[in-house]
Amino acid sequence: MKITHREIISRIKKTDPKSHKGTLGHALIIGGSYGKIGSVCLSAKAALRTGCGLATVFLPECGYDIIQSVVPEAMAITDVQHKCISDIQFDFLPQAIGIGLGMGQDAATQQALYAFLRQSTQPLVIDADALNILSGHQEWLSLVPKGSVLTPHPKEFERLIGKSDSVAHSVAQAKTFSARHQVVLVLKGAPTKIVWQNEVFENTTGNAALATAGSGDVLTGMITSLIAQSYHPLDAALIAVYLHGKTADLALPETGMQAFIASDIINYIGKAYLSLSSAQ
Ligand SMILES: NC(=O)C1=CN([C@@H]2O[C@H](COP(=O)(O)OP(=O)(O)OC[C@H]3O[C@@H](n4cnc5c(N)ncnc54)[C@H](OP(=O)(O)O)[C@@H]3O)[C@@H](O)[C@H]2O)[C@@H](O)CC1
Ligand SMILES: Nc1ncnc2c1ncn2[C@@H]1O[C@H](COP(=O)(O)OP(=O)(O)O)[C@@H](O)[C@H]1O
Ligand SMILES: [Mg+2]
Repeated sequence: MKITHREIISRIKKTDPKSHKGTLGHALIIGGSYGKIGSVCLSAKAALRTGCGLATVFLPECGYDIIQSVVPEAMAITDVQHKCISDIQFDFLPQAIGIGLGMGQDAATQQALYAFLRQSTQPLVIDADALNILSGHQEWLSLVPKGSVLTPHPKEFERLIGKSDSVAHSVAQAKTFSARHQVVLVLKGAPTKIVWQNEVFENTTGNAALATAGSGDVLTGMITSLIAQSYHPLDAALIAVYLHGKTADLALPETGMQAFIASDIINYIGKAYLSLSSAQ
């Protein structure tokens, strides 16, 4: 099924005029490592622009000043380690958690992910290095909470599932994986496909302007934000992928293809939302 304007309109919820930041969901983004703090900055900002009430980032200590100055709207909790995540601890209950971006694969980070998964019960959004670590420890996949959203790009998908001979083969592999682990797979690409058990959804927005560093980190923040706002993980994935692509379609005549960067996706999320209420 195609992910169309009409399909997204039917899944989107109106914001209650009486809502406040405490009722719109608290998103937690876990990731970052020395030299890759930008990933979580982009993701947290994207989460807030997608509408959750609160966002917190858990990151290594070296990222504290950076996130506080780049995204002052987000709160920050730091790991005991300076350069990488080694022990994931927080003392509040987020409505959604995105994990893995810019996180690296240090041995301590791998153990921290294992300990985190062992005590996780709510659906997660799992991206980048969290996917890469799971690829190397397939036995940990049973710890991934049901209903989680996994967002591999083609290389991450290959690491997780193995090589496929064709697009049809990789979709078949994704269906089997989704059914076995009860997870939503967002197969990022051009176009992005979303697989939930036996269903396959194909996005209709986006263009090559999205082929830029941090584009996926932004998407992870958007999906996490929508789950925090009580969307079903499948709906969160469909809406986020559609809006993410729409930002690039709307921006193209204004920014041009080459100059478009991941921060522009964030800057156009508002216009992408507004385009949902205009007739198309
Ligand atoms: N500012 C920051 O802090 C940023 C931090 N980031 C963080 O960096 C970490 C590493 O993430 P990463 O994705 O760059 O590395 P990696 O998993 O080795 O994949 C690269 C290889 O995959 C392939 N490939 C990718 N897309 C493809 C496609 N559409 N279609 C086909 N192939 C595709 C392609 O392989 P090739 O074709 O070259 O064989 C490419 O060389 C991670 O933690 C991430 O969150 C980044 O988000 C950037 C901004
Ligand atoms: N040519 C393209 N057309 C449409 N979307 C694209 C294209 N290239 C990349 N994208 C999108 O950009 C994002 C890239 O994600 P990812 O590779 O994880 O980036 P990063 O890790 O740098 O944040 C995905 O959502 C993907 O679908
Ligand atoms: Mg990525």
